[in-house]
Amino acid sequence: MRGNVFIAGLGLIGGSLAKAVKKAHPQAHITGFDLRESELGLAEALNIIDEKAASFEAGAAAADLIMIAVPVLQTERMIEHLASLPLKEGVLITDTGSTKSRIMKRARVLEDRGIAFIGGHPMAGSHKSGVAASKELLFENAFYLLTPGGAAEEKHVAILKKWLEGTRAKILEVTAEQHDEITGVISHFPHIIAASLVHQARKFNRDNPLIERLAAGGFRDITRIASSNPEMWKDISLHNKDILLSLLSDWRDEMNDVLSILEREDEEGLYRYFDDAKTFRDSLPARSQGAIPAFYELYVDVPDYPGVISELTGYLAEERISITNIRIMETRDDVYGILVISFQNEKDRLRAKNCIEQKTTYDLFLA
Ligand SMILES: NC(=O)C1=CN([C@@H]2O[C@H](COP(=O)(O)OP(=O)(O)OC[C@H]3O[C@@H](n4cnc5c(N)ncnc54)[C@H](O)[C@@H]3O)[C@@H](O)[C@H]2O)C=CC1
Ligand SMILES: O=C(O)C(=O)Cc1ccc(O)cc1
Repeated sequence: MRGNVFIAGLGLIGGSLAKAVKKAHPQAHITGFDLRESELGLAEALNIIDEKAASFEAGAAAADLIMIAVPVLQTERMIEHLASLPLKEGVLITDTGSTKSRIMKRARVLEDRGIAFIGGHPMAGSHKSGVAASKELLFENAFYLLTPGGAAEEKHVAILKKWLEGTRAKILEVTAEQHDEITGVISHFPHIIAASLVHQARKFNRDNPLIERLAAGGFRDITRIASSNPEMWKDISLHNKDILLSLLSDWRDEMNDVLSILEREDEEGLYRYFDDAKTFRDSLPARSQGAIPAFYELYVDVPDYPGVISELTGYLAEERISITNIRIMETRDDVYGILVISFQNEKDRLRAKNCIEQKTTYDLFLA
């Protein structure tokens, strides 16, 4: 498609969207704006955008499509501001915020002017932020939820879906309320719990510093999302406050149940608690992208000799397989260690497995 696309907020999500839009629509002209001159300059230097907007107002005025990709409290302010600006006839506005109810309420000021606003949430990302971490295929196979506002007709949704084709995401329409409840349960609440687990470990670590060393493996994995951007999660939590308060209250009841099962040494109850959780978790789709990205990890049982990591990464480099992370599980003190290599997607993980199987005799297993 042709047209002027204006992206306000050139961080991880704005930058990734710019890349995906450009890939599918090379004729589009992408203008960018960010409060931080450093991000804007980097986006231009890396050719992620075609041009820096002279100002937010100028970028908005010339746009056929406006994509807001800033933290959710800022998104509300930006929507208010847009409603007071002269905009092109037929302009389409969308956002990428992780919450939807408050944003859709705020967007009524646009509807009042007959401007089509479609809430959007690409449900993939990372704990990293900033344009340097942006990726063209960040949203590949992820769900991309849309919440069309009152002035958005079917034709507007169809146009937005076309603009978003390069994301290769699975686009679904939901109501803002459905959205906030679902993401509250599977994304926002887990961020609070991950942070609370880390706080607990930190507290105990003061008296028992061995915790820090032993927490390297599984604990680090299940609390990975506690390394997310605190500013962004502060805003998301405030926006989805009601749902989160209700989930916290349910959780408190559930923890009281666990406390009582354990106090009573109720073997049957404890078994059921873990087994029910295992059954539901095992039934979840393993490798489609959810709100919290899956790990595409390969475990390699390697002998502990100098150079073993460069040997393996060398084989992968020869086959041009990119890795996103590499670490040694430090839980074993014997001569063997487990090398954990992470990949961007399942295809790369399987290619790596074949490659290492062909070139070595090391035992491999998938997580
Ligand atoms: N990080 C993630 O994994 C995901 C984030 N989101 C949502 O996408 C939005 C953007 O998040 P990220 O790209 O991760 O954040 P980020 O921190 O990487 O980028 C946000 C950018 O917005 C800029 N900004 C902030 N206020 C601004 C304003 N008033 N005017 C212009 N620029 C402004 C910042 O300077 C920054 O460069 C947020 O609403 C977030 O909830 C949605 C899906 C995933
Ligand atoms: O890996 C992480 O930190 C995530 O949980 C990614 C993420 C962050 C925010 C969203 O609205 C959706 C996905």
